[in-house]
Amino acid sequence: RGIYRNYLLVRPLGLPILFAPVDPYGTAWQIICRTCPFLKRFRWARVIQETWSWQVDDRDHRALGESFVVVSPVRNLIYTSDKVAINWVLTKRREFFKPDVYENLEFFGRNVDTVNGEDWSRHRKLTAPCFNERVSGFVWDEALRQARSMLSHWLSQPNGKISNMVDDTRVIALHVLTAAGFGISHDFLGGARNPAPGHKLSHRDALMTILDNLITSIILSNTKWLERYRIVLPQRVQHIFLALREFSQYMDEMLASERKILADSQGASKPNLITTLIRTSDDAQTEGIKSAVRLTDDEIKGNIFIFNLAGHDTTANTLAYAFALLAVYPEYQTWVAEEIDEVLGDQENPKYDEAFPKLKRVMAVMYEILRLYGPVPRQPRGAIPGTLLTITHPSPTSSSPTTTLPVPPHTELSLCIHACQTSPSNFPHPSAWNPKRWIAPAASLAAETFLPAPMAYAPWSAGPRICPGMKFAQVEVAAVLATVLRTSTVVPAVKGDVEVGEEQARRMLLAQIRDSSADSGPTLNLRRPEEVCVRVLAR
Ligand code: HEM
Repeated sequence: RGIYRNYLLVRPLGLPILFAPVDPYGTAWQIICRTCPFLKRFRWARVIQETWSWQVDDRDHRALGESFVVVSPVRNLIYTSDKVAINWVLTKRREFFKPDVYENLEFFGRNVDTVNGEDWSRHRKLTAPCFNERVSGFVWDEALRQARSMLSHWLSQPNGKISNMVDDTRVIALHVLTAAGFGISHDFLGGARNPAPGHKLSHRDALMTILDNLITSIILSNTKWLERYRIVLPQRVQHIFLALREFSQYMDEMLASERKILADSQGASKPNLITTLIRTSDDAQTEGIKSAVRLTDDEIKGNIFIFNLAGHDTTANTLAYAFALLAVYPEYQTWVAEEIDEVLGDQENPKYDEAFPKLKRVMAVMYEILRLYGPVPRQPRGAIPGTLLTITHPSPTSSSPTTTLPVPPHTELSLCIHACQTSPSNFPHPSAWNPKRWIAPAASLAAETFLPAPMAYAPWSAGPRICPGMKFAQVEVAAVLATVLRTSTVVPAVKGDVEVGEEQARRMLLAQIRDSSADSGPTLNLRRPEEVCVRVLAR
């Protein structure tokens, strides 16, 4: 369209403007930013690049304003870290919708994360029962079981040194998802790591290959014809094609097996995400309800995949950050262990409804991780041209602290959740990792209260499209942390045979945590997970 014509569209908004010579969502920029790291010095480049903007917290917003516009040759983007604007947008799902870029996640079928309008209402309604309290109970039990096995495996390591901690948290997240979500229970040390009969790859390897190569997987799933020439393709590409095929086959098998169990037990089987999806959809079909209120098999597969995608790395990374950060900050580890001792005592198998609500300090650890290391630092949104957007911006003609602007054509939004969560106007001493900020102290541990999350806190998003897996993830993280910290402590360590002093190990671990990246997939990750090392000691 041209940068000047785009500029004319947003000039009347009166917001600060930055010019970017490239489309922030274009392939060219994705290549340029990876090959030219020096561009980070330029504000326009920092603002449009996910990892660079995460690294500077809200500093560019402090310099330019909470809301500003980036004008590029292809589109305009309003970047906002303003809590009023973010909440305004997230509560209006029809006017501010998920942009086309989400369609890339439809390679196994349309799903609740990617669709808009009436389609979204249908998907959300039919997937909502997958996240009820019964499922939370299964999540808790399975997470305890997995965490106990992981811990005994950790404690059996020479010197308690865990050099594949991130891998292990990914296994836990996958096993909890397959058990509570899909009714398939695995042992921590085997299970989804081994290929099932008739498969070349294990469920875990197929999923990990797709998640670790998400962008290539998206490209390949749009160019399936290429697979016919796989003999001449590079090994890596062949492997990704194999993973896509294998994962699809795993989902077909899960569907077939759940349908059989449902038929044999006449609907009396243990509910899980898949049975719930099948049951609600098949019930609607047998009752002759038109397709508008049920999901097709492709849509069921699309949703199963999105649960894997949205529910796996998010939770696994939160657990990995938790162990690493608690090792770096032993004072908070002692603080949280005090609560675990009081709530769990010597119970190895505490009950979900008795223990989970009392683990307030554990929840504070999780909330504070997601404030600084939330997996989704920014959320993109499209807007119907002319839609009104309310932002905190004093208008020259009124005394109100907010102003309402019509969104111009060819203009999208980027909701800068991380910048909002690291702004000193929303959180005192925002760059300090301090879980205590979430707890109101009291005379006794039991009387402590968890402070309500302020409007500026939205790691699970907000409004009607808030993450449906929020409770699922909270329950899982609480069960795993409580199990490990009840009997053990986690301290910083260095990979291999190298031994360094405690302070140096701590500094190195903190540097690895800070070296996080949002470039390779949809979520913020530790950039070098293989380097992250902790020691687990029985206490
Ligand atoms: C720490 C854990 C998690 C975090 C921080 C998180 C965060 C988020 C965020 C920010 C969104 C909104 C994305 C957007 O609109 O662009 C989202 C959506 C979603 N999440 Fe999560 N998530 C977590 C765990 C889970 C789990 C465990 C599941 C499922 C098992 C899950 C399933 C979903 C789904 C299906 C959506 C799309 C909802 C819709 O658009 O209506 N998430 N999540």
